Amino acid sequence: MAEAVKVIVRCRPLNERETKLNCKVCLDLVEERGMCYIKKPGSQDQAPKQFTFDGAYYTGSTTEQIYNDIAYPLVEGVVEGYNGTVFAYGQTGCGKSFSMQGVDNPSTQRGIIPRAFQHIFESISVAENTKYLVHASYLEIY
Ligand SMILES: Nc1ncnc2c1ncn2[C@@H]1O[C@H](COP(=O)(O)OP(=O)(O)OP(=O)(O)O)[C@@H](O)[C@H]1O
Repeated sequence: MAEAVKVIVRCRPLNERETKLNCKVCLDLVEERGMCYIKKPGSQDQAPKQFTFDGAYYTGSTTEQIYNDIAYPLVEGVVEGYNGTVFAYGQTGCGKSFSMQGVDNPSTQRGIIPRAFQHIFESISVAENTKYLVHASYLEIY
């Protein structure tokens, strides 16, 4: 049986400010194994700290990919009457809004929220003999 809770990590590219400051990426991901390694910049002798997740998405990943892997099966369950939650957690500027609300262009980076809405309403539009009630609320915790 699939796990009830899945935790994935997404790494965003360095932004303009970080690039100008000559910041270095201190993270390595092995996407196919959900592994994440954090290395201390400049330290050769210290082994990187290692973490394992249900999914690991590096800087080139798209929200489309993440939606299909993680959110799609969850929303399918919701349409069948199960509860589901997608929760974005991380420090300021790490990419929560980018993943959840997303951007229209490129369309591969459209967010999880608009994708879920489209998915739900498309499923409802083709469902037969079932009446759905959709209730929406929005909460951002600071
Ligand atoms: N995967 C990504 N690829 C490209 N740009 C990204 C990615 N993730 C985030 N960014 C960019 O990084 C910046 C910060 O991202 P975002 O606003 O989503 O962070 P946040 O976690 O929601 O921050 P806050 O908690 O302060 O609201 C934005 O300019 C966003 O476009």
